[in-house]
This record gives sequence, C-alpha cells and structure tokens, in this order.
Amino acid sequence: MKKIFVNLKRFEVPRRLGGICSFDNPKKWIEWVLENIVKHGLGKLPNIRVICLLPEALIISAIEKLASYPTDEVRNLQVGCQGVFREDITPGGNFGAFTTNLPATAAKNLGCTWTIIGHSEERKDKLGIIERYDPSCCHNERSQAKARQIVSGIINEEVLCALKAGLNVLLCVGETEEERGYGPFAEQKPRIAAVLRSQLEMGLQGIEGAIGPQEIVIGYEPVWAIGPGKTPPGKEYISFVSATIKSIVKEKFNFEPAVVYGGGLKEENAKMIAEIDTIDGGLVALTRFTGDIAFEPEGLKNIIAKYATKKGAVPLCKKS
Ligand SMILES: O=C(CO)COP(=O)(O)O
Repeated sequence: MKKIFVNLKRFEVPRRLGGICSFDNPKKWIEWVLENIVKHGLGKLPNIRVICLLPEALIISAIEKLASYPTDEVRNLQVGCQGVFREDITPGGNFGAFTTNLPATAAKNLGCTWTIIGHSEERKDKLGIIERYDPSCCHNERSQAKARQIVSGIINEEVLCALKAGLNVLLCVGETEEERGYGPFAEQKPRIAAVLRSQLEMGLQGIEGAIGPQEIVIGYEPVWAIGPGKTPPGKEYISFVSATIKSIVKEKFNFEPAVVYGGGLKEENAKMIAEIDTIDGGLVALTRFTGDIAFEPEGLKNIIAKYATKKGAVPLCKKS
C-alpha cells in the first residue's frame, strides 16, 4: 500500500492576511478540501492511502466531515496532526498541564491516527531557539552538530510519545544544502548518508519498547528542495537516499520502513519519483508552485494518478 501524506501546514490562512487560502473561513476550507478529495475518489483507492496532516484547530471539523460519508468512500483516507509534544498525559502522571503544546494522547483523542514529526520546519524552529541562547553554534561546526543532536533528541522524545499513545508516525529526515555540500555526487553521498544516519539513529532510539501495531514511515525531504522555485533531486539521488534510509533502519532497528519523498513533489516529477522502487509514496504540501501558489485537490489528484498508474498498480478510480 503506497502512502500519500498531504501536509497542509498553515494553508488555512487567507491571502488577504498573507497566507495562500482562497477561503476566509478555515472550517469551510478544510471541508472543501476533503469534499474534493472524496469527490475525486481519492479516499477509496485500493492501493493508496491518503493521510491529511492538519493544524490542530481543523482536526475535529475534518473528522466530522469524514464521518458524514459512507465508510467505503473514505476507507483509505486518514487524518493526522502536525506534531506532538515531547511529554504526554499519563494516568497517575501529568493530567494535562501542557498549555500551548499538543500531547500525543490529546491528538489521539481528537481522532488523529498519524502525526508528522521532525519536519525541517520543526527542526529549524528548535535549532533557532538553541541559537538564540548560543549564537556561536551556527558558526562553529562542532557546536552546530551538538545543537542538531539536541534537536534530534527532542524529536526522539516526540516519536516515543506518539508511539506510546498509539499514533502512527511519519518521521521526516533530510539534509540542508550546506550539509550536502557541492562537487560530484560521489563526494556528496557520504555527507548525505551521515546526516541521515544521525537523524535516524537518534530519532528512532528506543522505539523497540514503544512500538506495537503502529507504523513508522520515513519522510525524506531534502531541505533545499522544499517550496516554490525549488527543484527536487533526480532519480539517482532519490534512489540512493531512499535505499540508504531503508538500510540504516534495517541495520539499527531491524525493520525496513516505507520511505516517502517530499519537497517540490508535483505533477511534472511525480511519475519519475513514483517509479523509484525504494520509494513507497509521497509527501505533498503545495501542488501549485508558481503564480498564486496553492494546495489544490485537483493537483493532488494528478499527482496521485502518477502513483496509481505505476507499473503493477491499480489505476486511479474514476470520478464518482
Ligand atoms: O514540506 C513539504 C511537505 O511536508 C514539501 O513542501 P512543498 O510541497 O511545498 O515543496
């Protein structure tokens, strides 16, 4: 089963306020998004699961909207949140004194089945806090590595909380342009692999004691390819990275994870990415990268169609 994660970031904010949403009302917007996903038959594909990762305030509306459809129409459509806190509510422990943060148990209770953790935007935010305390850490290689390790440690605590609460986890990893460096690809490879190894080994530490039936999917997003105007890597690069991720996780944690690609994934390159054997799906945010940039369900449908028509896969359902 391929997985397409739709990371809707803060796309509910209207254009007049600086966002990219053509709706003023966020609840109406998320209902429109889901309505269109269902209308295009994307909630019931036999070989592709679609998971929408939403801002907390829209989760209940989304769950209610999905509940309004016959089960069969939405059997492969799920809702997740955009991160969980590194501590959680526990019987006999903290009862919920977590102003501001979203504990995994609260996300689960809202109806989420997934959470994204470690997105580059989250890593950047956490790193930024450390840099405020010690501005020198962005100039010195050793302290920068230490700061990144601290961030990966916090992300690991979030992963463990999510798993313990029964959420499936999409753990994001990826190198910055600086970490990748330049020169021939053969020279970049060991640098990229080292970054991924560190993020994976730290991010997944201790999962053996926390994992039950939940899934852990690895989202590979090269930080330098995210957003408008960015070009994703080619087939050779993505093949190398996805195979490397699988082998690191297999070697250290004894399972082979599904790996999905994100960062500039669009209609034009979806076929090339979907055809890579070691890629098990996609992580989509924007679907229109030029002009009035946007997430559009129609664009999502066209991307998913490329995955659905991958050799051996069942074709995309016709509009119902
Ligand atoms: O960050 C992303 C998904 O999590 C990818 O973003 P874009 O689709 O805007 O490149």
